[in-house]
Amino acid sequence: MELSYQEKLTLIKLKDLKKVKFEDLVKETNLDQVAVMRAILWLQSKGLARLHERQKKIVRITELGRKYGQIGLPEKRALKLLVERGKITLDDLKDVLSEDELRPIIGILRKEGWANIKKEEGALVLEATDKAKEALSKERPIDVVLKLLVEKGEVEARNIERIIPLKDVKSRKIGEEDIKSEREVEITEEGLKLVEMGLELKKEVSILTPELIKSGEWRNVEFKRFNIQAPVKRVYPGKKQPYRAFLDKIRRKLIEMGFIEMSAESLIETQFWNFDALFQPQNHPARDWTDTYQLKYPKHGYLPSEELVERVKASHEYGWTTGSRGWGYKWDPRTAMLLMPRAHATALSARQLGKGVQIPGKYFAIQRVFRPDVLDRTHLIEFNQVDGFVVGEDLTFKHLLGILKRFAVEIAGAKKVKFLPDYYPFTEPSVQMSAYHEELGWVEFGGAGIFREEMTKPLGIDAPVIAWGIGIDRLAMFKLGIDDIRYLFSYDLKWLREAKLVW
Ligand SMILES: N[C@@H](Cc1ccccc1)C(=O)O
Repeated sequence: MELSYQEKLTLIKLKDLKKVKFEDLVKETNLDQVAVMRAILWLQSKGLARLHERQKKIVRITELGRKYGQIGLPEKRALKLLVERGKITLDDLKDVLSEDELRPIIGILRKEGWANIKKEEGALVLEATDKAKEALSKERPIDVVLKLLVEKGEVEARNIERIIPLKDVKSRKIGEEDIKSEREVEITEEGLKLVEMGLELKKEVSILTPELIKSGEWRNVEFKRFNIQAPVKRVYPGKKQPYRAFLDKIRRKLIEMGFIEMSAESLIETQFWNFDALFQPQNHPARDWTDTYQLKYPKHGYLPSEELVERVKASHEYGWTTGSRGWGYKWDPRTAMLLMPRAHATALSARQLGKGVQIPGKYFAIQRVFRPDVLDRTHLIEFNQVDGFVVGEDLTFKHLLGILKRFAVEIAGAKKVKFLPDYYPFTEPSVQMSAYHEELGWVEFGGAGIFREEMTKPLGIDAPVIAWGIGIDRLAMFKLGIDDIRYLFSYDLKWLREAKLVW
């Protein structure tokens, strides 16, 4: 059994003392109270010692008791004067008694049989009896108790009651009652055995110093074990904002998976890249699948190369060479030039496709996007999307579902994922993903699909492109274990300090 230095010392002392008051044990060990108590509790939990706690009634001397200890009880003082003079008046007693003490004195003296009380010329006169003379050298029970209290300060009530009833002590106001707990420590059989087998009491050290090494003293000491489970003060070192850390880790994970990051220079986008390049018709209800903000100033931005714009226009108006009939309306470049805060990160995928991509290739972007909405615990008006696409000759819809599921489970830690058919103007087929959150139930966290040819072909891509856009904030909720999306941007220091660092 492993025992600390303190425990060993306490146990060794207990072996001789067997059963001892806690205070005495403290004295014996020469350790401080707290250390001894801790050692006893440990020894007790190991079955080596027992701690008994007993409540006992005590009587403690009062101020008045101490005073009487010095000058004597009032009746004793009166007695002395009475015996000295043989006969006294009540007035004479004023020399030795206070006002308060004077009042009950006649009753007491009479009760004790120390004085005969007479009336002489209209005044009360006290005459000493024979008993009074003897009483001077005798101790009454109350005198014994007073002496005991003076001597000890506090006496167990039991011991007083053997001499006089407690109520007498209280009515004379020389002592007051109190409850005190007494602790006794006892060694157990097992404890005894252990000590008898021999305990090596080595000095215990918690730090190995150069001195210990040089002197060789380290050989004679015992190294205190660290209790790594002991509660300690929490420290909050500086660290990344939890949500930032989460996003950074996603970026890293995607890069590790071989994705190439698409970066954006600005949060502002032309409608061309946000909508037109994605085959979303102008002035068509399809544009409303998401509400968007508009820039007041500047209102317009630039379009890409004329050639590309021409192809997009043709795709919208009649389907260009894709075999589609297009939307059948007149496409307006001025509308496409309107500026807006980017409404989805898919705009970056369109830009990337327009710039050219490796085939096969995998791309992603983590992008802040903006959409008017009513703020609540699952909706923000600006949020982050992780968009991406994979381009390759033989990609199918199944590949897409596989990738998405992996994202939801691995990146977000969602336990269950569900896919539902959906509609996006730029994908066919389209799918919507939901993941299960303990508190929120099913939470929709993104859309995906295969980009339509009417979109990819004008951008110069012939191979199939599977694409997705994930509302990463909602996934962060899963990971960070929060049920209100607004907390991602909270200033709540407690949360910032204690949020788990996820991965
Ligand atoms: N951009 C869509 C998601 C999406 C991306 C790519 C393909 C299909 C859907 C959105 O914001 O919800």
